[in-house]
Amino acid sequence: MSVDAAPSLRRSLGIVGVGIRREPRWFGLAVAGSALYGVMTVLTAWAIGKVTREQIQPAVEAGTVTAAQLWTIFGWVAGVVVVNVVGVVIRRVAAGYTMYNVAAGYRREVTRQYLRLPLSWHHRHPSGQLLSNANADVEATWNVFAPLPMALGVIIMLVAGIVQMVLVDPVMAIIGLTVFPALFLANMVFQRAMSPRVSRAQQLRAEVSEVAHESFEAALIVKSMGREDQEAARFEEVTRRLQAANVEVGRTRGTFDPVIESIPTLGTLAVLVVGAHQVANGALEPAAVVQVAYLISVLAFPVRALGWVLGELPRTVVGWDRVDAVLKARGELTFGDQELPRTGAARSSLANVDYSYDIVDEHGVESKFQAIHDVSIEVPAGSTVALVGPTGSGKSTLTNLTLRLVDPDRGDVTLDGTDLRDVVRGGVSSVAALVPQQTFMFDDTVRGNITLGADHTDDEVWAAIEVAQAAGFVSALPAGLDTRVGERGASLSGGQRQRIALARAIIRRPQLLVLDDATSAVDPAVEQAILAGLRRSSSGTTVLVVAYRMSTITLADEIVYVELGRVVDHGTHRELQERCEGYEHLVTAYAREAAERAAVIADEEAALAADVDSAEEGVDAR
Ligand SMILES: Nc1ncnc2c1ncn2[C@@H]1O[C@H](COP(=O)(O)OP(=O)(O)OP(=O)(O)O)[C@@H](O)[C@H]1O
Repeated sequence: MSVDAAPSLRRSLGIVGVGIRREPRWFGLAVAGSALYGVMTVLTAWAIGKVTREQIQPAVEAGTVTAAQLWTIFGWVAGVVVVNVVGVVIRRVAAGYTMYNVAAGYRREVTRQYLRLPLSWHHRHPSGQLLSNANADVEATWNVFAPLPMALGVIIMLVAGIVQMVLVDPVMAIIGLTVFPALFLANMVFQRAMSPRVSRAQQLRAEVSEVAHESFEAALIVKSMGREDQEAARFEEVTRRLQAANVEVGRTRGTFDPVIESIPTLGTLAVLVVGAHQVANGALEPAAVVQVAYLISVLAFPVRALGWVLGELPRTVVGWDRVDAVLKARGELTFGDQELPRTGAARSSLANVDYSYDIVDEHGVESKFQAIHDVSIEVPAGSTVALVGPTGSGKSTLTNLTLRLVDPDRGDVTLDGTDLRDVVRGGVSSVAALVPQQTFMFDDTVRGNITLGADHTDDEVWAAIEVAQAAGFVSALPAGLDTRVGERGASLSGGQRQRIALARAIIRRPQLLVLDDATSAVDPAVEQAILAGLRRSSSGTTVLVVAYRMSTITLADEIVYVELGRVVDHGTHRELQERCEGYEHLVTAYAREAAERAAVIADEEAALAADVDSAEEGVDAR
């Protein structure tokens, strides 16, 4: 939707109708409370007229007032005010329930939808936008429920008020009948003027939250690259646009407010002028003038609730469009009804698979980038297969396809012969586990991060930790398994996080374990121990590992070498070394890098030993 287009009233009311259908009872109660308030407000004017006529006027004429008269006045006024207050309380509480219940429901739906949508959808949507959808946009959509019940009550109040004015004095009623439509008209013009401005501000508010989120996420890069000023300037630019949009909203409101507020005051003045004239002529009693003047002044404020609703509607539409785009997002994975066998290592296979990413350029033009071309890979049950290839060759994409995090455009991906598209929801993740390149830690204990809330004994947790070569550092943590790891595992090193992530996968006893560069931050000796431990402990597991190190590669039964999204060759390390030039180049580079790293470590150890020797000599000399 264009930010400047004023959404139609009918469309906005349609969205409000969706919300009402979600919480009809609370909404009905809120409107009932509001109607009670409306009727009682009108009755307050009637009571004031009655009291003026029957108590105040006689008292003024007699020049004295009795206690009984005072109590009568108090009784009438207090009675209607108390009922009025009850109406206000009912309306406010029920409107709150309506608004928050509907918003909470949509928040849950949006986040559930995020989890349902495939990785391919998430690739195209920045997390700042997702945060804004689940939070600010949902709120913007349903904020209209705060003034809406009052606005509906106002309509009842207006009808009752005008009837009462006609009954009191038709001439006075004409003034009332001029004031309220004038107020309504002014509000309509106000809403027209506000609509595009409020829409724009809401759109920009979401943009600010997206930019802010991205800046905070990239804090480390921004600081380490000295880009604080540029990042601050980017944020300033979008906040300035929001500021300008908000000022524009304020300016419009500032222009209309005095006009709108002056209408009932002018109406009251007109009633007093005409009324005083009528009273002087003996055509009307003072009580009638008081009653109508009071009615106009007391009704003028609630009538503005209609304006608030009209003012909220543009935000409702903008918020709804953004939320609805998530809820209607296509690409949701469909599931079949096949169960996967739960015994022993799984056989994984990709047959003639193509996969393309959707790309959106800076002008919003969409295109496809084919990352995988006609790939077939067999991973026999119980084997360890290494995926090797230069950076960007499609290894991670292949692991995503193997676990059905995305579906292929063409070809089949199977586990134990079952096409993954035919497997029940949750079926693949119950037999297969992925340890991705970037490990994610929840702000929870070590135990919580490994079990992810599943029922596992401490012995099982420790067994998984042992295989992941994490027992040493976990037992050294202050509270062992109960140590909290901080947001995103901030209190752990990269290698420690990777080992916890490995233990998280191992404890599930997966029949297929996919490691996507999952040991890059642990040193090669530990990595070797982890992989050897996996092989020892898990004869029931097939391992597909994206490998960047000689130590990992040589542990594999078979190696699949990929380049530019195509399988170039597969076989044992020795076979590929002999016949595949690209593979030979790559592993030579890996081996050289490993040798250089080993030389650096040896140098450091030698320097350390020399330091220790000279320190000892120094001690001996003394
Ligand atoms: N979300 C995405 N949107 C568009 N293109 C993508 C996306 N993710 C990956 N690609 C592209 O697909 C190709 C394969 O990427 P992939 O991450 O699978 O490679 P990789 O071999 O795992 O790389 P690396 O070794 O660097 O992790 C690359 O050219 C990459 O630019």
